Amino acid sequence: MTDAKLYHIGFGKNDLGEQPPTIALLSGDPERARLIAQSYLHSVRLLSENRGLNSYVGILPNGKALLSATSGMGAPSTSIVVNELIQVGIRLIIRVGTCGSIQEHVSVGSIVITSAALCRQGAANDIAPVEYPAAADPFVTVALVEAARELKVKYHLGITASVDTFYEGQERTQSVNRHLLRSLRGVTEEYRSLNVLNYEMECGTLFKMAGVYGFRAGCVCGVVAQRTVGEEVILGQKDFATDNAIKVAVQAAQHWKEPEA
Ligand SMILES: O=P(O)(O)O[C@H]1O[C@H](CO)[C@@H](O)[C@H]1O
Ligand SMILES: O=c1cc[nH]c(=O)[nH]1
Repeated sequence: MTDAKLYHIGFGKNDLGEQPPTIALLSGDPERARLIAQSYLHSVRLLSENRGLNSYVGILPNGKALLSATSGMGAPSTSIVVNELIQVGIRLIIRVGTCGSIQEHVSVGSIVITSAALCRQGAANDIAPVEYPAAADPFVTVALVEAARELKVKYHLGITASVDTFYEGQERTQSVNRHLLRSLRGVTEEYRSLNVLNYEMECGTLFKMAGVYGFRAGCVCGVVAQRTVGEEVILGQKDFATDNAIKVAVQAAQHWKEPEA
């Protein structure tokens, strides 16, 4: 474990203070990382804004330290940030994201708690074989479900497709790319038949890293697009969906107790 500042995240173990956090909430969007720190933590300190990978450390209302960090978008950036977070002593990472639903019953504004990912991500193949399971930690997943129940947030629990691209990989046809690869045409319908709930772009690699490195990981995403209806993000519901995901993740982190061995 290193005391020096890590090259990408821009802080090191020594910067984490007398009560170093072991839990991180990891957002794709640096604004979300800032919002979590400002809305839910006291004694907040900005650790770094290096490359837009904003990180904040602060204290939850029950006295537990928490890191609110940024993964950036996609698996390559996530893999770098996660590797460095583990180097500074983080042992549990909850991804707090946004996603697009591919099931009619998974509505915009609700949240998806991922039990496992269909991982179609190149970065993950540098970490483990393609067949290696991309499974969330079962205890963290239950903690997220309990938090959603307590907070009466509408949630869905199940499989997430974690892919490398927002447009082509999620079968968006209304982008500048007029030639969607044959191999991707119909993929959303196929995933729907396989009971995949949603699309996002980080958790598959996060879960494989957790398995290989030996840390716990979970994922909760607010639903901001409904792919059974259209391709666009529903901006009017984005804050509601994101706030739901954030409050569930914060509550799960706050109540987290390491299971007895
Ligand atoms: O809102 P975040 O956490 O960035 O998550 C989702 O949003 C981005 C795409 O718009 C991807 O990173 C995807 O996984
Ligand atoms: O449709 C969506 C919305 C958010 N994030 C994604 O990856 N896909």
